[in-house]
Amino acid sequence: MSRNAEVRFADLAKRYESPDGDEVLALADVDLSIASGEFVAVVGASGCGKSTLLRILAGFEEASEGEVSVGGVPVRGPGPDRGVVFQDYGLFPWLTVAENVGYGPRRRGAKRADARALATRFLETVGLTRFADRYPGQLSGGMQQRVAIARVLANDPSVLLMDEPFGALDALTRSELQVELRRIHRETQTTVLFVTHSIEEAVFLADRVVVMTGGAAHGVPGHISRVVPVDLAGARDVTSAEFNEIKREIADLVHAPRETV
Ligand SMILES: Nc1ncnc2c1ncn2[C@@H]1O[C@H](COP(=O)(O)OP(=O)(O)OP(=O)(O)O)[C@@H](O)[C@H]1O
Repeated sequence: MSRNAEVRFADLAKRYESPDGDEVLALADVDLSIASGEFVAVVGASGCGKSTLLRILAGFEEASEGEVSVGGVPVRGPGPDRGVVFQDYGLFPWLTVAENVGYGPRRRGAKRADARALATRFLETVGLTRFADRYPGQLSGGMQQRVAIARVLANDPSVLLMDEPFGALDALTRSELQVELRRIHRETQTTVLFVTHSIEEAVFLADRVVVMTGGAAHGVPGHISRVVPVDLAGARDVTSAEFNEIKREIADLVHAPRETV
């Protein structure tokens, strides 16, 4: 894909007000560029601001300071150019699988037949063509998450935002979906920001892993402590020494005492 879908966070900070009126600095000094077509994973302990970062890029939250842009265009709110996949699928239970996938294009004015054709195409991408006329409640969790991915792809997003998308799946389904996501990313060349608690998942999927530390519980704002490139050629073998070396490097950063990061 030749369009420019570079993501840029510049001097980003996010403040929240706690229920008792205190200020919580969830994020500070975030500077990050994600190249068009790059796959970046974000890891870090609970509360370090991973979801906040994703939600600001999605346009669900406003930055308190700084700016985020996609392809040089500042983010001002949510839009179909940034497709979001959450842990809980978020499908409409009253629509069929094909209707769920065609929902975005239909909303933006596509004819029924064109939306159906798009649904067929993206259900093929995720291997669910046979289930087009089922309802989400008739599918397993893994299949529902595949539908959610197809639904987002049908909007032809420049950026795919995924917040713990495989967090509720069993280990086998999770690793199957990781392999599929790598293939989908190769085929679509969509820019991806993927938030996960699993360092192994991050190293398996990403070109670079953003390690975040801090957070309210640590008395410092959430921030990026390091960006680790995953220089592993070809198929990734989670049992290889190289893979585990990168995993260990990231784990050390995630668990490092705060004064060192
Ligand atoms: N709407 C909100 N109002 C007040 N504080 C918030 C709000 N959303 C997030 N926070 C605070 O901001 C900080 C970062 O939260 P965030 O959910 O981004 O972290 P996270 O790294 O994604 O955590 P987890 O891994 O547990 O999902 C936390 O201290 C959280 O309590």
